[in-house]
Amino acid sequence: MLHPVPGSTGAAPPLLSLEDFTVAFAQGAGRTRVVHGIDLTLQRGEALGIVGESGCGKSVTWLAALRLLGKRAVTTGRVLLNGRDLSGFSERELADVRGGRIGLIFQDPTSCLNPILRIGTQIGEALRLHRGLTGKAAEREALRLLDRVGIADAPRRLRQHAHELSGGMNQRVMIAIALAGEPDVLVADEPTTALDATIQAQILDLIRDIRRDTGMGLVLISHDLGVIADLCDRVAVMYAGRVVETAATQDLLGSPRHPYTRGLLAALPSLEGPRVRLTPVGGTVPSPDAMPPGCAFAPRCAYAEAHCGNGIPVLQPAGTGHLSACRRLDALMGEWQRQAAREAGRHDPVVQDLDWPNRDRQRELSA
Ligand SMILES: Nc1ncnc2c1ncn2[C@@H]1O[C@H](COP(=O)(O)OP(=O)(O)OP(=O)(O)O)[C@@H](O)[C@H]1O
Repeated sequence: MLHPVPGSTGAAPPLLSLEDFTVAFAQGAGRTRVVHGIDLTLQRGEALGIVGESGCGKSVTWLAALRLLGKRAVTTGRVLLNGRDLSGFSERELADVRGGRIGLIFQDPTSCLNPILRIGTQIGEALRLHRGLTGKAAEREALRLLDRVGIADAPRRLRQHAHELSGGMNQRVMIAIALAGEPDVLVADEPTTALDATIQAQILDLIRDIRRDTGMGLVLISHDLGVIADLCDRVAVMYAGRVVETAATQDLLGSPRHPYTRGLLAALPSLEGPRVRLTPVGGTVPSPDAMPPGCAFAPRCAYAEAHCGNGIPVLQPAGTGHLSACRRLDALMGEWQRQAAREAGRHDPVVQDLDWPNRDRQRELSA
């Protein structure tokens, strides 16, 4: 089922969209479905965050959409690039999409780079494939790209191999390779998870700067809502192979409408925004071959009721451009609004207008 896309103008087709997209893996004589009919849209220049715990299907969705998982992964539904269905693309056209129109970076840059080829050769190969550059022109562009991603002493680095560079530098090289094709969108799958905290921040800043300079779109896959909050315009929360909530980032952070999202938020101690009382999520994501009936999150959900086990909840409107797949959405929205109002009551405007000593006294009295 398709839903209105927040922010869509309805004019040009979205840059990238997945429609009723499913992924299953061959297992013995049968198949196990791990992604269940999701709809996602990326507008040109937009940054979309995909968040969820490990095993929710974030990576498989995008790898399968770009046909990078081989024949074991069986997909249904449609993947559209600028309105064109990728299923009609030849292998050659697909190779141009991957690394050309769509740049890709992954969690572990060192294992993504070829250990026996020099960095320069690998960037050069991307420049040749996607922009037809060779010789001196390719070398000049490779130097420019290394400089753009913040690698000093670029001429020396071009001659080195991945094992001679740090993890952070290798991720910068991966970004340079991804940029070599001048992509319309960068798909970044946990790009900072394998890096230590300072380097993580530098890589995220780099991605932000490049987007600002190029207008490139971004699909950022992460289990860390903090990382997503920092970089993305819109967020899709995935749980057990489904999108369970999607909204503009500020809206999602300020008014999460799905218990799972509220649990993810509760794991973020330092997020600024309206204070909502949140319950962190205990337990783990169910295995795709042992899904509970009904809402897959119900066994972990503090708000679940018996009827949550009947039928899979579908995404439904939960505010402007905001969708949530929770069977108790209406009741919980009411409950959370009352809770927010109680919280806000502690900041009653009348009380706020009083001078400080009196305001504190008022709070004591109303507590
Ligand atoms: N090659 C494969 N064969 C069979 N099942 C797979 C394969 N790759 C992934 N899966 C299963 O698909 C589900 C979704 O995995 P996926 O890697 O997309 O999760 P994720 O949300 O990206 O988590 P992570 O961040 O840990 O990668 C998981 O249950 C996983 O075990």
